[in-house]
Amino acid sequence: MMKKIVTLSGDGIGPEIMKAGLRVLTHVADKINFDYEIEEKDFGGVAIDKYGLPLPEDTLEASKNADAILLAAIGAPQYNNKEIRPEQGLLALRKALGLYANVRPLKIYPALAKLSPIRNVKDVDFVVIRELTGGVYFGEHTLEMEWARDINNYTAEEIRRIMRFAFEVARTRPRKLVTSVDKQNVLATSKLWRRIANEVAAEYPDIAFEHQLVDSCAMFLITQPQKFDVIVTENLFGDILSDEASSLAGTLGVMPSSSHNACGLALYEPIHGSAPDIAGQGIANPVSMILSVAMMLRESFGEEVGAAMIENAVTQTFTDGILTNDLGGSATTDEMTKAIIERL
Ligand SMILES: NC(=O)c1ccc[n+]([C@@H]2O[C@H](COP(=O)([O-])OP(=O)(O)OC[C@H]3O[C@@H](n4cnc5c(N)ncnc54)[C@H](O)[C@@H]3O)[C@@H](O)[C@H]2O)c1
Ligand SMILES: CC(C)[C@H](C(=O)O)[C@@H](O)C(=O)O
Ligand SMILES: [Mg+2]
Repeated sequence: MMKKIVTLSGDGIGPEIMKAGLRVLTHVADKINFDYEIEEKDFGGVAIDKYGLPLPEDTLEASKNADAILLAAIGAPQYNNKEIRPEQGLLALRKALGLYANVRPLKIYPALAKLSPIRNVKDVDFVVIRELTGGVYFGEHTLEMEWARDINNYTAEEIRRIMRFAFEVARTRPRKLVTSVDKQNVLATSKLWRRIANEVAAEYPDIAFEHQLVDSCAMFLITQPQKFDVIVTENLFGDILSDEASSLAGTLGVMPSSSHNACGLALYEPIHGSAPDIAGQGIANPVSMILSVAMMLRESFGEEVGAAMIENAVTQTFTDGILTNDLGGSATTDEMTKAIIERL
């Protein structure tokens, strides 16, 4: 049956990498007989310019009715000090669709290992499960001239469902270890987080479980990254730790993600932003978007063969030494995309 995929290209390098992702999807779909239609919608800065708001009603409606959503990136410097910003649209979309579980896998490509600023990346393979619709992102924000306040809220139920999601992911992985990351030595939300984490861990006796404070976790990600299998953490910590983890891979430009709600709808996006510093030059690394397409095929459509085809082609392209600028190479976005398509 025809699947409807809503695409949100957004700002900066967004349209450049979305184009790359969709080119790959066209080729893979042909090979695996995957039938789909694309509906592109305005989102982020481009939507602010057209309609005065980053998440127009029409974009939200189409996203709600989609079988899956592909998002490239939003954000641009001209909105930085404005009351209405592209990022508000991203948070509103995640909240409106209930996309509470954000999956950010880290894979080290052998051909990239020597390019990582971190020396010790052999056998690193973990996934960050980031709670995406709660925490300080969605608490009350108050900004006055001489003081400001951001409220961090978590309910037991919000913690329980992301914990269960993480334990279910751990069950699919060979090492079966969950590391729950918090700041329990200071924050009330983390004290609740830890209590609920312990309760959920008791439901999964087949999964090894440990706690880690977020500050030492940030250190171990660099010094002993092999230690981790499934990291589960709150919204803000997950944002920071997953960007940190990308340094192990060598670049943010290879980091895809999926975000799931409780009803089977998911959104797929790179973890990085709109990269204004390189936008418009045709040199962005498209791999984060292309791997997000692979995650979509697997997680929303059960198309394991198509997903693996893309992942193997990316690995082979790196092995053949074809690299974009962020990895010290000279391939353009188009050249990298073409090279991946040739290896499908
Ligand atoms: N989900 C999203 O859409 C998302 C995520 C993060 C940041 N943002 C927004 O993006 C804007 C820029 O933020 P930032 O500069 O802090 O972070 P960024 O992730 O956009 O860029 C950080 C650095 O990584 C590089 N980079 C990122 N993606 C790359 C790619 N595919 N290929 C090559 N290099 C890449 C950039 O050139 C830059 O040097 C901000 O407005 C921010 O709010 C959006
Ligand atoms: C753009 C920003 C609001 C967003 C976040 O903090 O969630 C981004 O950094 C991400 O990781 O998707
Ligand atoms: Mg981020």
